[in-house]
Amino acid sequence: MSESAWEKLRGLAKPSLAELFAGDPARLDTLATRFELGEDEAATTIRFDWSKTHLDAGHLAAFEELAEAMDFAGRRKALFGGEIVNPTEGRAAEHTAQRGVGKDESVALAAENHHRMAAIVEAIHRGAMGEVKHLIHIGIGGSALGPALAVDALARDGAMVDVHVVSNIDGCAMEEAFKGCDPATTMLAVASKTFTTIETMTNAESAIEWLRENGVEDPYGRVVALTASPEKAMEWGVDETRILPFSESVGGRYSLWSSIGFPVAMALGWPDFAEFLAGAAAMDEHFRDTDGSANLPLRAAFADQYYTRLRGCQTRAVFAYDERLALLPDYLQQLEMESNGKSVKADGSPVDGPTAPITWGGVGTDAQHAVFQLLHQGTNLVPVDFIASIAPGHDLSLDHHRILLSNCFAQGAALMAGKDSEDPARAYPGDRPSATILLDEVSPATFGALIAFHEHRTFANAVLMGINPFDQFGVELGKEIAKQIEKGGTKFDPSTEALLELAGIS
Ligand SMILES: O=P(O)(O)OC[C@H]1O[C@H](O)[C@H](O)[C@@H](O)[C@@H]1O
Repeated sequence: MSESAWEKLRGLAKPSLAELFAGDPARLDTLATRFELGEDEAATTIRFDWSKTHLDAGHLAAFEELAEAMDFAGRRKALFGGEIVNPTEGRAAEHTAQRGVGKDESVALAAENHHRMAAIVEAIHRGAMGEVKHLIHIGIGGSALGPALAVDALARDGAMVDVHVVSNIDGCAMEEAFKGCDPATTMLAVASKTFTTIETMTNAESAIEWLRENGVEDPYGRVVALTASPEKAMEWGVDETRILPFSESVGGRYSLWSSIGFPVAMALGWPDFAEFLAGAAAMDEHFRDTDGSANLPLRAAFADQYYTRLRGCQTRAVFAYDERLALLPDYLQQLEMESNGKSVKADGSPVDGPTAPITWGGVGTDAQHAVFQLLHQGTNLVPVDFIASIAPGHDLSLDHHRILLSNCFAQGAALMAGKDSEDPARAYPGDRPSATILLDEVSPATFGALIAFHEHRTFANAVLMGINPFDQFGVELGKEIAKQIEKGGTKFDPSTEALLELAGIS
């Protein structure tokens, strides 16, 4: 049945963006939607403008058929119902329950964990662990990218503690954090869902050592553990009272909402963290309750599928025209590529076409002066997302923000319009797609909704392709081989052997 929807999709005409706008005066109304965070007139909004993509009424209808053929409504119900949606690991994926939307028992458990987390955050703010000026958050992958992004996005001004996120096993990363912290007023957050990840545990040991060497008598007493494996954190030496657990059914790259968000709550204070959760919950409800292409994450997934499967695009780019969201492309890389970079469907059979494109991007306007040449004139068609905020994040002259936003909107217009020239080197083909997400402001609530939008977009893409977005076995083999190298005694290929010898490891 999905094959016939794809056949229909492949058979549809592909008008240019200019033709699409000329042929449909209501295009903007259909494809640029105001998402409201709250009920009243003054509610904060996010505009999701997908009008500069090649979606038209025919494609939307055919993609809706595909969604039906792939049982999108059933898969979505299973997600929110806390059913097993990750069959290879036999798990549910209950990140939405962290925001209060999901199966009753899971929502209640998440609320209980949050209650405890809030109490601990507030107690530390009040001095329960002595003076805390610095927080070194140690984690990697899903236990680091979200906290780093959220702290950078929301806590640039007036952070209640100075947060350093350290992920890399390269000691240079940890040393950099030590340089910025006074050991006497530093606490550690060790963040690991499994509490076994080699990078995190090695970094945590080094941080404990650093505290000890610098006169902190009980360094383990300066640690808060954020984990779904509390018994492992206890074995490692963290007192039960300072372990903030979360449920096994929250995936690593979906865990920012759980206790993994501890440094965000420490930097912002609990009320703002609660707003962040509420913003995400508003997007959850929209995603859960809206049918068809009015559903914003689903609509975005339709466009994603259009470009990957019907136009052969191998990458998609995200440019944040906001310095505060500079880490968003890194975060989305894990979310999208670790979730949907698969070659088999949920039932183990081979996929029917390309899966996740490579997500890449950067920050505007910097990227304009570095990589936009390829977007405008290169041979790759790259769908682009622009993300910006109407309110600036600084107190400098408004010229800065006017120029920033003018550039952002100019790039979308230029990609679409193109420009003729007698000189081929100076011609722009145009008809290049982009979507624009325009926030009223970067606030905890809009930021929460923005991240939840991307989580659901990723899920919707997975459903349309029939794959399981919640496992990540592809990261295991390299880890296993690294362990074998550490252990010694295994013979590898000649190239690897030579590298090991040169580095003095074998
Ligand atoms: O939180 P942890 O258990 O330490 O895992 C950290 C990360 O490592 C793994 O390799 C996975 O690929 C990631 O999805 C995960 O977020």
